[in-house]
Amino acid sequence: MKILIVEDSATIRAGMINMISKLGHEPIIAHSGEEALQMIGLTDFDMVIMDVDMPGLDGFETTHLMREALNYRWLPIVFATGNEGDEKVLEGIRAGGDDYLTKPISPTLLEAKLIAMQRLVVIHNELGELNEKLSYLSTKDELTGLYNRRMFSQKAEEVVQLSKRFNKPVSVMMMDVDHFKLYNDFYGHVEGDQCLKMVGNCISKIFNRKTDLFARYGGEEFIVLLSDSNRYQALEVAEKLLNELETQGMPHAKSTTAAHVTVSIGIASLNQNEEVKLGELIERADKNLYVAKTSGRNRAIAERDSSQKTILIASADKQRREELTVHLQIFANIITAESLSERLDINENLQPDWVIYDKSCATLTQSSQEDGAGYELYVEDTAGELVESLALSKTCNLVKLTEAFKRLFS
Ligand SMILES: Nc1nc2c(ncn2[C@@H]2O[C@H](COP(=O)(O)OP(=O)(O)OP(=O)(O)O)[C@@H](O)[C@H]2O)c(=O)[nH]1
Repeated sequence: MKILIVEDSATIRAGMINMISKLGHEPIIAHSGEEALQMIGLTDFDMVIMDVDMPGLDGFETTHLMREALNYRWLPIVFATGNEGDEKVLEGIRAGGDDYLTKPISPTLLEAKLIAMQRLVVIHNELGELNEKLSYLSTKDELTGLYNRRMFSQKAEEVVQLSKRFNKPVSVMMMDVDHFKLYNDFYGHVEGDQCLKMVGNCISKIFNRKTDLFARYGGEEFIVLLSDSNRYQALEVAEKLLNELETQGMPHAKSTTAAHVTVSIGIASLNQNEEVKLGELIERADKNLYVAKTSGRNRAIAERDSSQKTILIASADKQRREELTVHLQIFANIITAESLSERLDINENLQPDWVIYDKSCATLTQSSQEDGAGYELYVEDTAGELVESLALSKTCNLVKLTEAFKRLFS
């Protein structure tokens, strides 16, 4: 151990240096309490033997100040006292000392105290390392090495507050691995974990600004907070992540979305001068994640333009959904559903202004027809009232539908 001897008497100092060196330790010298305090942070030592009676700061005052200066770092301080009685010993321990030696110091007793103190130092250091590890583990997700949800929430709250104060935009992204249950079922849980790691790595790679904050939010869900980024900037970087996952090309044989592992992303942005709490922003991002999931997955959806109406297109026919989407997206925000149950689910959660559906997504009470020559489309409003019923030819003459929507929008 490196042992700091704080002692004003040259004779006692010389004796202690001699004894400590013989016991295999390294003595370091301070001639006064003031000098000892100045050495903190500049000179490394593991233990202190402190004289009590010194001119200037005495041993008790020095110990008190030393403990303050060392802050959370603990090291043993042993007083070297004259034979001044038990009261003095108690005063020393109260001042922050751990033990005492009586002058003249016996070499055997000194050796015993050094062994005991060294033992304490070892235990203390081990505890310190364990604490460090624990505090690391309490902030990180073990599997991906990203922050965990708790740490994210703590840090994100600060970022959102700062963004509000400096009137900067900030965006939250919620993302979720597509068809991950199927992935786990097909490849197994261990491979599932590898898949989550890969997604975590892509996130770390793409969101590489110092101010980007990201975490595993739970299960197969990840979250990102982008400082100083509006919905357009967030969408741009989200696209980069989707491309990166495509480049990685981790196979997902059971996905009906793509041949590789994909994610869906929902984005919500705090715009300048907007008074929104982090929790609300996350909720909004989550809603958009739901939209991303229900409108085809492997995509990023930012907050819809609230000045635009929303249309839900429900059909089991992929080509029909796509045709209608292309045709109607100039009028409105588009969401799609592939089945009746999905249609009803979205209806309840997102309440679109209109729902366009065909036979495959009609409720039992509605009669509908579909033959080789064409099909019937129905349009319902938010209240579930049928507002249009259109027979369209199979070759998809959508002019009728466009006209119908022009009427509805006017
Ligand atoms: N391997 C692994 N699987 C996990 C972990 N956490 C959650 N999961 C699994 O992730 C799956 C999530 O499934 P769902 O919520 O049904 O969603 P999904 O299959 O991804 O479907 P969509 O989100 O609709 O595309 C469940 O099967 C969970 O058991 C994990 O740490 N490791």
